[in-house]
Amino acid sequence: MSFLELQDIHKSYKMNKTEFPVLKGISLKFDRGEFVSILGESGGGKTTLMNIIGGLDAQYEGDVLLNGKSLHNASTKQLDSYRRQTIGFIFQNFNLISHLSILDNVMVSLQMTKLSRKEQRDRATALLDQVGLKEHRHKHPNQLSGGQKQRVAIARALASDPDIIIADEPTGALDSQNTQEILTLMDQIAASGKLVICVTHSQEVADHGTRIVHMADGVIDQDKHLKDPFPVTDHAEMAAKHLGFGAMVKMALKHMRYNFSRNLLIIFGASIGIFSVILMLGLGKGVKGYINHEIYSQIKPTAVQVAQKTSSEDAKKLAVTDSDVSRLKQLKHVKKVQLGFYTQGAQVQYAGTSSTAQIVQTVTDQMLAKSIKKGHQPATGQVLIAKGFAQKFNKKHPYKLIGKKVKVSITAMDKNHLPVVMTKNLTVSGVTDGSGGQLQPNLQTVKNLYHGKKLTFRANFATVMIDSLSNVTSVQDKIKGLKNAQGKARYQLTGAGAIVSTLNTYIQLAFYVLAGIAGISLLVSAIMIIVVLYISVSERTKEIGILRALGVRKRDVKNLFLSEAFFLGLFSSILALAFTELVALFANNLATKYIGYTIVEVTGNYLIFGIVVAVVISLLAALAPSSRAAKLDPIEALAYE
Ligand SMILES: Nc1ncnc2c1ncn2[C@@H]1O[C@H](COP(=O)(O)OP(=O)(O)OP(=O)(O)O)[C@@H](O)[C@H]1O
Repeated sequence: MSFLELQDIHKSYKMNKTEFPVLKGISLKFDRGEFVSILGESGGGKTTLMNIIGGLDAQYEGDVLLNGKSLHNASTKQLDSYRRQTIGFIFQNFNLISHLSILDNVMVSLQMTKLSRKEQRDRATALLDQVGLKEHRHKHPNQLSGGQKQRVAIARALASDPDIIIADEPTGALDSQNTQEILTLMDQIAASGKLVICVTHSQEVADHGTRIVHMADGVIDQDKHLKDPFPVTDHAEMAAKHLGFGAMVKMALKHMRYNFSRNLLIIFGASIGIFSVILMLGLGKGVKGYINHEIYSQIKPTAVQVAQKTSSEDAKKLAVTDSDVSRLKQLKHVKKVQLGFYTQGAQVQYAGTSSTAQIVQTVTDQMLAKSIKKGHQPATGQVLIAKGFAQKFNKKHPYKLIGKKVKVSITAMDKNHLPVVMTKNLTVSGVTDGSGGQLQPNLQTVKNLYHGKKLTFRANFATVMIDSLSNVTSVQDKIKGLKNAQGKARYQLTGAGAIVSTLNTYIQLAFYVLAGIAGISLLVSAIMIIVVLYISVSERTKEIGILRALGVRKRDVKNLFLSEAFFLGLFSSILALAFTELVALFANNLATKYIGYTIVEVTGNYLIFGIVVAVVISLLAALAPSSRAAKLDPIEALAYE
């Protein structure tokens, strides 16, 4: 049984439904130790035959038997492993991978063997030594002469110790001196017991081998044995595997480094999109925090003011009663409920001056101690007065009003809806910043005013104290959710606290919109990555062909591009994070100086979000180009100019 046997191979190319037969029944037998030259006219089908023998082309009729085993029905995967293990290719135009060093070019084949990393390096170095290029191993292909490049290709073809070396015009691009050197090397390969099949136009090359096969018009018209084949010694096959994940990632990184300046620009461009999104989120959080801080520095954040939900002005309908208090008290996380009274327009007279206080509101626990600028909380018969209002009576020294009696008149309605003016002299107990209204008596003082005129006093709001800040929103929601007998909302939230959540929603919304706009630049980044990867696939079509010829699987080619996209995303996000931190530092320094608050709040979550978004977008962008790369036909890719 021959080592390699071709049985009646037919192959046609279809062009516009017309078939062009190229191989018209080729039957040949080859053995190891042979150095076979295939001669024939140009366009006679030699390369076509080599592609079939090399497992690059599976579209033919007839069969190829390796050690008696048919290749014809082999799957793509089996053909990949056949090329990896059994075939070594040497091409006329060398087909080295330009962004890899000489050593790494040889290593690509070795990375698909089960040798350890050190054994791979040692073998690659030894092979480069064998072809006389050990000293040049760290150079890139474009730093070598043609002859040197072909010697690298020979070292690479030998790397995985394949049994068959297919050389397609290996000396076609070389001068006579280099041709001689390459022929000597190929002689040595055949002498080591391998089968060397060499397509050539040169009689000089053909005469060098052990056998000449001549093709004409798609058939073999001459098969001449010049010498005996070299003796074959059995050797253990080098165990093969597919390209490891680590090796592929390294290859991706090497390519990125080779095109450093271009990749740096892409990374920079993509990082701007990610940076804007993270910054907008951080700014949103910061501004929200700042506004809340400002509001809550005026009022207690855990206190919520509740009033009846009605548009009526009728004191009866507005009344908040003991039953409301007990209803509110029953809610979880409510610590205390305090009744309060609020009215507009009280007349205040002092030392011959009269002025109207717009807002009169009883003091509650919601009031912050710091709101009282001078003086103390009002006891019954006393009142707190806002500084601005106090200035109406004593412009220069508003605090001098403390301890003085002011005449306060509040108008209420009696049973018949007729106005009744209630007047009382109240002692000013202190001066406030005005956050709770112009005039603030305690509840009992107001009750006494009503009782003095035999009117019924009705509280018109309640202050609900909540146990902790984290429960405020849920309690607010529960209060808003309480229904009356008609199934309508019973209460509404009033006071500054009520607008906080609405305000927060608006701020949040505004920054989501801004982050959305920033997202558009992220989209532009993604499109840029898609374009770059498409260009990269086109640029590297030949490299893909080379990798596939070396036995790299489709999946690995796809992963190679995906890895590059992953790194583009990762590096972009890292750069974006650095930008964000820098801008945040700068903005916060300024903000702290002017408003005493850090305005950009970039949390760890936003940073993680930035990285994840960048990587996911890059990977999504890479899906189509990398699939295109994986689907490329290896023969077409190799022929790509
Ligand atoms: N993909 C293809 N589609 C259509 N025709 C093709 C294709 N590849 C090769 N051919 C044709 O098949 C014939 C054989 O081509 P092949 O490259 O095998 O010849 P060759 O003997 O290697 O030629 P040369 O010595 O010039 O390299 C040619 O006529 C070529 O035009």
